[in-house]
Amino acid sequence: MTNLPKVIFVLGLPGSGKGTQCQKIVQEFGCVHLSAGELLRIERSKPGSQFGEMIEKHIKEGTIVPVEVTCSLLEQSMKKEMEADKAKDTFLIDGFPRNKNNMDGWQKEMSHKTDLQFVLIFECTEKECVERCLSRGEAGSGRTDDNIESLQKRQLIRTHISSTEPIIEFYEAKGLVRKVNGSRSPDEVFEDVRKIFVGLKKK
Ligand SMILES: Nc1ncnc2c1ncn2[C@@H]1O[C@H](COP(=O)(O)OP(=O)(O)O)[C@@H](O)[C@H]1O
Ligand SMILES: O=c1ccn([C@@H]2O[C@H](COP(=O)(O)OP(=O)(O)O)[C@@H](O)[C@H]2O)c(=O)[nH]1
Ligand SMILES: [Mg+2]
Repeated sequence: MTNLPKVIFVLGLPGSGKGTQCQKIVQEFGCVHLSAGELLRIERSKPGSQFGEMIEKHIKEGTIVPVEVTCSLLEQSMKKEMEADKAKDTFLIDGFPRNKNNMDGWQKEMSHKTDLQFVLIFECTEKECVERCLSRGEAGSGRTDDNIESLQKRQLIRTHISSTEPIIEFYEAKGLVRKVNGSRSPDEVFEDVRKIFVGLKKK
């Protein structure tokens, strides 16, 4: 059972810096970055995808795609990476699980096939996150949800907190939650992230 793929969940509000920090982790620690949102955006844009329209609706509204779709995209991606290179056995799963349906689906389908290391959470104020997402849109992200209308829906902080709360509680009880203050410069945030990952590698 020691050869199961290792998984780290990376969570935080949209704009809290998950993608930015994951890139830095990849550079320094060689993990594989899998953004659930990015996998959904790719699936949505595949010609003939039976899920394309459904995914786009959820992304625009800031609601959450049913777990079966997201989980299978994550599983396929992990398989593909490991088939190509066996050494690629540590995955940063960015932006998932986002609600209880996601977590329950993962527990049922994937928890026994993977080895969860910890859950990394970026804490950042709602105001700063909204500003960052708007700048991301202005800088040409091309995302259909980096605008104020979608952000207002996505950012409903109470919704986000209430949907991620059970997840954080569940993993906190297992001692797996690692929180980092994301309201600083990317390099300052990464200094704290690095300490957490160095610990992981020493295990
Ligand atoms: N620590 C930071 N300080 C300022 N801007 C940041 C920081 N981290 C990320 N950003 C910028 O904010 C936007 C959102 O970051 P991103 O990594 O995409 O967040 P997430 O994946 O959590 O939505 C991007 O345009 C990114 O360049
Ligand atoms: O597990 C997931 C991850 C993302 N999404 C959808 O994809 C959007 C964008 O997610 P992403 O993680 O890319 O956003 P970010 O937090 O990086 O801004 C979300 O608002 C959801 O609609 C989803 O349904 N399930
Ligand atoms: Mg992201």
